[in-house]
Amino acid sequence: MPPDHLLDDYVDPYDDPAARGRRHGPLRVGLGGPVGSGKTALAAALCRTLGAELDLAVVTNDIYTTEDADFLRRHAVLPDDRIEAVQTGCCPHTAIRDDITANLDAVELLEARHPGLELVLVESGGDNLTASFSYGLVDVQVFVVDVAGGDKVPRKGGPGVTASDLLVVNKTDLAPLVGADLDVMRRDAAAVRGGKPTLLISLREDPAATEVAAWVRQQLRSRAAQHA
Ligand SMILES: Nc1nc2c(ncn2[C@@H]2O[C@H](COP(=O)(O)OP(=O)(O)OP(=O)(O)O)[C@@H](O)[C@H]2O)c(=O)[nH]1
Repeated sequence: MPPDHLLDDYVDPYDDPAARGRRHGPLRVGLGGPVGSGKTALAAALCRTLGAELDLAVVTNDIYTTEDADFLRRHAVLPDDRIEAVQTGCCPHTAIRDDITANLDAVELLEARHPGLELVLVESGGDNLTASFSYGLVDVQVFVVDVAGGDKVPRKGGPGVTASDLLVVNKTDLAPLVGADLDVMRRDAAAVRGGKPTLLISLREDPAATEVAAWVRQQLRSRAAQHA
C-alpha cells in the first residue's frame, strides 16, 4: 500500500477503466464513510424506498460482529436471505479495496440465491477519510460523512470525499447544534469534487433518503443505456 499522503493517486489493481460500467448482473453500489456517519441508516432507507420496485440485496461489513446486518434484519428492511454479513477482522478498507475476496463471495452468493437481482448495496465498515472501494467490487461508490464532526470535513479531502461518485453529507438536522455551516460544506465539497454530485441530507428528517434513491435510479438508467 502507498503511504496515506499518496492515496489520492492510488491505482486500484482490480480496476479496468475500459471495463468499468460494462459488468453484467446487478448494479453494485458501495456505501463508505467514517464510523457513525449514517451508512447503515442510509442502507436501511434505500432498502425501504427501493425494495418494492427493485430486486435488491445488501452486504454489510463489520470488523468483529455482524451488528449492521443484525440491525437491518431486526428492522426487517429486506427478507433475511437478502442480507449477507462480512466480518473483516481487519481495517474495513482492506476488505473493500485491497483484498475484496470475502465481499465478492458475499455478492456472488446473493446473485446465486436471487438470479434476478438488480441492485446490491455493499456497506463498508466505518473507516476514515482515506477509505475507498475497489471498482473490482462495486460499480459506483457513495461516501457518507456527517455534520457532527464540524463543517471542516469536506475541506480535508481524501479519496472518499474527492473521488466518490456521490458525496452524502448526512445529519443536517444537527448543524445548528454543532455550529456547522452547511453552505461552507457545500462550497468546500464542490471545490474538490470536480463537478461530481454532493447531497446534503438528514435521514432523521427524510427517512426515505429520497434524493439518494433518485441518484441510484439514475445510475441504473445510465447502466441500462450503456448495455442497450
Ligand atoms: N440526528 C441524526 N442522527 C442520525 C441521522 N442518520 C443517522 N443517525 C444516527 O446516527 C447513528 C449512527 O448511524 P449508523 O447508520 O449506525 O452509522 P454507520 O455509519 O452505519 O456506523 P458504523 O457502521 O458504526 O460505521 C445512529 O444512532 C443513527 O440513528 C440523521 O440524519 N440525523
